[in-house]
Amino acid sequence: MTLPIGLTVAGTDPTGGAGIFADLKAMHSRGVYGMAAVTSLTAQNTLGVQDVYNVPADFIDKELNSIFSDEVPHAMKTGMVAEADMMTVIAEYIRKYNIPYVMDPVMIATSGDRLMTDISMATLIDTLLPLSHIVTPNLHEAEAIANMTIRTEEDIHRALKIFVDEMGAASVIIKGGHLSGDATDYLYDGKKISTLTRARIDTDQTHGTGCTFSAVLTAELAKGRTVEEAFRTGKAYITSAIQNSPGIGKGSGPVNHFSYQGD
Ligand SMILES: Nc1ncnc2c1ncn2[C@@H]1O[C@H](COP(=O)(O)OP(=O)(O)O)[C@@H](O)[C@H]1O
Ligand SMILES: Cc1ncc(COP(=O)(O)OP(=O)(O)O)c(N)n1
Repeated sequence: MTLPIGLTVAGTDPTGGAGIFADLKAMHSRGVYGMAAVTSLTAQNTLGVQDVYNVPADFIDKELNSIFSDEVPHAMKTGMVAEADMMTVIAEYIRKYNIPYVMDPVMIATSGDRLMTDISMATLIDTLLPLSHIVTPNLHEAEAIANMTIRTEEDIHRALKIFVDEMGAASVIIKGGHLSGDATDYLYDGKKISTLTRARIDTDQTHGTGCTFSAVLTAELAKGRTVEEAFRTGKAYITSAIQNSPGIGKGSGPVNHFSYQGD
């Protein structure tokens, strides 16, 4: 039996709500075999990030070499990549193996804690972003990367075009979790803008939503689905996952990675 394989290159969250453990659960529940290379160990929980220990870039190189020299995954994603030299290493593998790549430009956790240094953002824009099949910024990340304030729908459209037409991503999804009103996500693939809207769920149980969403996109690309198909599945999955959050921890708890039952 052949299983599609998805790889996540990201940080850990020991409570399992965000980062690679969330990614692996999401891939597993979409019927995809998950592999993981760790970029950073964090000490965090639903209340915040208590500490971070970055894996040296040359060790990340060894992790990726172990994976790719043995079995090439069908798609991959990156999450927390805190330092510029890590990005340079990861970019080499994406270029060499040319598999579909989803970049979740993780900068700040919901708790407000920084997960990337300021200096790394320029490298992210120069190295990883132009290689991405889909880049998935939330509103704050879109503002930081596109270097603009986003207040209106017109601003969102302008930011979408900066990501693809100016920075070179193949497509971008600006996530609307931090918008006011409905949770609308915007996809631009260089040709057209399409949106998916769900009513906002009134909850603080949204820890790891971005990680989980981008892991589902990666899983769908690993199966050979199109970007539009992956977007539809990702949106349906994350909406169900938030709606059915298990209420774990004392703070912003994780979503339910096993509630979505769609195809
Ligand atoms: N309260 C909510 N109700 C419905 N959907 C939400 C809610 N919060 C986030 N989402 C959805 O979850 C996904 C992740 O978005 P977002 O929270 O913006 O990302 P991040 O976790 O990176 O900040 C998006 O599809 C977004 O629309
Ligand atoms: C190790 C690690 N990676 C990423 C995040 C941020 O998670 P994300 O899904 O972007 O969203 P929130 O947790 O901010 O909703 C993290 N906390 N830890």
